[in-house]
Amino acid sequence: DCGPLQRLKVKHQWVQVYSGHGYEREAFGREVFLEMYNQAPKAKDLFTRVRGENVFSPEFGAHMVRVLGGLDMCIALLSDDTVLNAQLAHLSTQHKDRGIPNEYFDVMKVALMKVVPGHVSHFDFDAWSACYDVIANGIKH
Ligand code: HEM
Repeated sequence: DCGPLQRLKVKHQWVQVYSGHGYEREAFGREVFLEMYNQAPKAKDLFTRVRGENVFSPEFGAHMVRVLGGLDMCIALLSDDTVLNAQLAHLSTQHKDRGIPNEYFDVMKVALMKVVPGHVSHFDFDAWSACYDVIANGIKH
């Protein structure tokens, strides 16, 4: 499960993914979104406002920075349940208002579980799987 040790592990590995330069973060984000589009081509339609059809556009770059920043905050808060839950409730409202189907959070999980291992050493699959679920279940509505 996503216990204290798993939470520490995910935080530690996320730092390896996310602590690079801005361009590395965006490259990581593009990999994740392209992997989501691969699995669920219709997901692209949700991102027309931010030009999701072109993952190299500045508009989509800014979107990825917002999403990854949100994910970064959630992972950092894995060791602070009270604040984590407040953040998840906020994200939940934002996604509910935009009509994002819950299934897409499972698509994102598969994408992250495919892409993150290429950016960390000794990817802890079980810890990521369980702790991603804590985050996604808090955002699903
Ligand atoms: C752990 C998973 C996720 C996190 C942390 C997250 C985080 C965020 C954040 C921080 C924003 C920006 C909110 C704002 O400033 O207005 C956002 C917007 C959005 N998210 Fe997510 N998100 C997640 C998963 C998803 C998934 C799975 C989908 C659908 C495939 C999705 C679809 C959207 C859409 C459509 C927007 C609005 C884009 C726009 O500005 O037009 N998100 N998300």
